[in-house]
Amino acid sequence: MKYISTRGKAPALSFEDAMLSGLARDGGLYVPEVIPTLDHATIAAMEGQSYEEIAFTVMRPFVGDTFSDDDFKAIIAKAYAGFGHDARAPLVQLDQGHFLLELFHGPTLAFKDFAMQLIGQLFQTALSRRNERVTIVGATSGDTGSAAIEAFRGLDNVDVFILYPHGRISEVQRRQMTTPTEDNVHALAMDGDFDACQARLKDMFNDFDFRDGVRLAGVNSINWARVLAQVVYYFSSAVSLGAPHRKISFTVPTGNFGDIFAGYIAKQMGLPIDRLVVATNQNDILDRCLKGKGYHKGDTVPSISPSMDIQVSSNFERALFDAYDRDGAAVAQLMDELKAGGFDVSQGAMQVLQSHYDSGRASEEDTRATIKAALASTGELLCPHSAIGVKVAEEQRVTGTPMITLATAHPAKFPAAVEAASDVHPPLPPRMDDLYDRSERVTRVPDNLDALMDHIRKNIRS
Ligand SMILES: Cc1ncc(COP(=O)(O)O)c(C=O)c1O
Ligand SMILES: N[C@@H](CCOP(=O)(O)O)C(=O)O
Repeated sequence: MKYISTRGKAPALSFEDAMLSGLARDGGLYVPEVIPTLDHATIAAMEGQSYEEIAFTVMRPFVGDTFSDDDFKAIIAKAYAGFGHDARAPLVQLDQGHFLLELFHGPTLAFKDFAMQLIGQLFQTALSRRNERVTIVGATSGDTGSAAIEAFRGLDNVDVFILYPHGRISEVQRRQMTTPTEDNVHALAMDGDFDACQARLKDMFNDFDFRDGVRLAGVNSINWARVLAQVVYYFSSAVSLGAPHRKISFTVPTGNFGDIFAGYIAKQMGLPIDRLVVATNQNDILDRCLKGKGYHKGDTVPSISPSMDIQVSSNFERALFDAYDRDGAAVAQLMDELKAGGFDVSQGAMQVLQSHYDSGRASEEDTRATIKAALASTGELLCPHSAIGVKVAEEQRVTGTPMITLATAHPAKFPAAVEAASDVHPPLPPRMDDLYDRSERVTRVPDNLDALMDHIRKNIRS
């Protein structure tokens, strides 16, 4: 299995090299050269299997000979052992035909743990046998950063620096990143929004002196392994509702487009997905684009679903690559136009995108109303991101096809917003009881590439 860049100019890499490289050297994102498929019988056989067994079947074809079967099984087992639910990703029925996929039972209470816990294990195995070390730099709107710090804290051969937008994440998210005491993890509060953090991260990858000097690696969904791990729960949830013998639809609260793109990969692999619905908050660039209005940036307006306050949606590049018939030069041109404000999607590419993705948006008021209504009608307390998914799913579902909405975070990560909408204070799990008592360690940094690279160079352990 080889991985190629969405911009067509970087060398093709193995799974392990693509995983450890992060961004391709032409600025693109790695994708598999060919998407492997699973036949009907293989998918049907997943019924009744554990999450770990399904994970092995789904991910194995992408990994090639990087890990032996036994090693890969052991890595998967370790990755999910610390989850707080035996099913790992349980399904809860909201009403007839509408289900919630709870993806928040991992150590940091968001769906990011599914991939990050696995990547932590994959990195450790690969780095120790290569006898190498890396510097991970990540950009976060709150959840990727906490999941990455949790997965990599205390490791000898990894230093981690996480850029988050100062003042634009929830207090629980911030404390999850600023309270770990291990000296290999660093929370950096940057002036600006998430898009600025992600842009500086990509600038670092494109500065080859810095990149090679610190041996830069990435764990955002830039990294193909992140997307891959998220494909698994589309299979596990769909099979438990009758796939592959019937079609299932999914609605996905969307920001950086990694999670919904994982659903698209599941569909390409042979999972009978009817509709993949993108749900955005008021920062609705993806909804506008999928409705044919072009991809044009505006100001990012802070919302009660801060993890989705994103306008430059990194993985949309992967979707465009397929929509433009894998023409790397065309994608590179669009990404250049995006730097100057935006681009229009050609008619042919738009038809391809619309054949795979539907979309909708939720305002702040919609989000609050959905949190309140879902609690009253189902007893389920939703985080604001999940509420956006539920609201859009309700609008888009079709009788006869089950709809699964991804619940991407635990309500306790956003207690102020959830309490304001529902009058219920969502408690943190007991293991996090002392989160507000721990002391914080954070460095305020400017939105300045040289200053950031300087800070990272000075704080790497030798
Ligand atoms: C809680 C939560 N929901 C939804 C999203 C959107 O996911 P994606 O960026 O993969 O589209 C994010 C962050 O990305 C998130 O942290
Ligand atoms: N919402 C994310 C944004 C980064 O997304 P990623 O999937 O590319 O890591 C976050 O919580 O940081």
